[in-house]
Amino acid sequence: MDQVKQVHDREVAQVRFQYSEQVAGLEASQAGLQRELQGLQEDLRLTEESLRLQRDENTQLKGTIAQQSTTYEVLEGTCQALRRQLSSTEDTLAQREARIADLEVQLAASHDLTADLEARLRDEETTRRRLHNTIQELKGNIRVFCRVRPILPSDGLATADGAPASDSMPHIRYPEPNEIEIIQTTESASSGKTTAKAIPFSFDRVFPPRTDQLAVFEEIAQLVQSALDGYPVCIFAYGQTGSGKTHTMEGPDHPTEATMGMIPRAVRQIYAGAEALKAKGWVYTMEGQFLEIYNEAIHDLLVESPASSAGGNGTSPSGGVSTRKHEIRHITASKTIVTDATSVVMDSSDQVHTLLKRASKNRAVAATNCNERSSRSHSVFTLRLTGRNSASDEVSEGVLNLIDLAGSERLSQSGSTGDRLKETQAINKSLSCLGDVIYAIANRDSHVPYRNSKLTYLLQNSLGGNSKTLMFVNMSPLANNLQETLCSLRFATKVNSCHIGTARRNLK
Ligand SMILES: Nc1ncnc2c1ncn2[C@@H]1O[C@H](COP(=O)(O)OP(=O)(O)OP(=O)(O)O)[C@@H](O)[C@H]1O
Repeated sequence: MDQVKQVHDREVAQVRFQYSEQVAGLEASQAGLQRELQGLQEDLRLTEESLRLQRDENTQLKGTIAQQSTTYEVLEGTCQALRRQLSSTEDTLAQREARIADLEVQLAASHDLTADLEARLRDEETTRRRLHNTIQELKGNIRVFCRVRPILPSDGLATADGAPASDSMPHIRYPEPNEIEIIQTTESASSGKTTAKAIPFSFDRVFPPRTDQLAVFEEIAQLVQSALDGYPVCIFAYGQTGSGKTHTMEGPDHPTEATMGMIPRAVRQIYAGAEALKAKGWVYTMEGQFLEIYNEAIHDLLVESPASSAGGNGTSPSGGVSTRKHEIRHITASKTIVTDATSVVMDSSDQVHTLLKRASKNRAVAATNCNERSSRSHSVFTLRLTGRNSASDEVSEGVLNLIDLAGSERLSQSGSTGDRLKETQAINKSLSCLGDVIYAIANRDSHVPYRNSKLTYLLQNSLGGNSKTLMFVNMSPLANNLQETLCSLRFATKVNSCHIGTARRNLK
């Protein structure tokens, strides 16, 4: 029995052992399964996370797609509008091309018309120049204008209450715009009675005092035009010291628009004229020169620094004016040069003021060495005008000389001695030479004494058959200048009676 029990115990123990082994196996397998489950759960979580991200991305992509579809629709709309616009632009372009073709035809016709009009304009300019010249010739190639200066405060003729003296002087009358009468009173030695005699003079124009610079210039503007048209022109101012020659030619020291003289006005008109002629194919170059003739020697008034050029063999006590020796050379029948003289190419009309200032500065320096230099020398402002017309191949060479002559006082009246006597003799000689040259030209003498004075020799090509000449006889209104005034008026009358031949235009 015990044996059976032992057998059973052994069997139970064996079953127990087997059972515990099975349990251990099962527990190990359960732990394995547990780990596998955890791994699977982690995979599941990761997969779910990835799925969520994919869903988000999907949602975003759907949004982007929706947005892009909207953009696409907008762009499609724009594109359609642009296509319509393109098509309409193409229509417009086609219309414009047709219009351009039409305009090109019209332009070609206009070119022909313009060329035709330009040719007519050139012909008309030639005709205008010819007619202008005919008018000038009818007026006479030598003209004389008489200008009476107003009474100045410095004349000391103010009335008792201090008011300026009236310009109407009893010994001067102006019966007509071209006449002037000087009333000369003489006292009979026997009876003591005074008799008044009117001495009449007539000129091309008489300008009473207070005639302004513009009114005077208007009378000479046509001659200035002639210089632009290719003629040599000389405008002189003749008269005794203080009669208004420099005022007429240059104007006062500080000129205004109203008071500037003939030189700046002439230059301004020439610039305006040259500008207008551009439309007719003319292109002008202008060169200015300003010389002084003092005691029969030529001085350059435009020299930059007189001191630096004073190396020449000086011929006069010229102070600030260059002492270089200048010679006159006639290169052709229409061209005269003065050796070593400053020539300024003038490219603006304002430049003339600088030139006049430079000249007056040079003269002023000289005047400290030689009293009243400007009264005792001739100044010659020369403007050479060269015009070229490329369309018609014409070249025109005009010269405008504006000459402020030395004071014309007579030797007997001036009471000069020494250097002053020498100056007065030189002035008288050159002024009478000027008269002689004008008479000889008028008389058609075979010999014209140009060489007798530096002034006439310098102006040889600008005086004579080929030229136009105007003389201002400037006079003082004062009674105590009466004798000088009569002399000036008589000289001017002789000049006025001259008829200089037909002007020939310098055209190449
Ligand atoms: N028409 C005028 N209107 C106003 N002032 C004038 C006129 N003419 C001359 N004068 C004045 O008279 C004075 C003398 O004139 P100006 O110097 O021009 O004489 P001039 O004949 O050139 O003398 P000179 O021979 O000494 O050079 C100057 O003060 C000038 O301003």
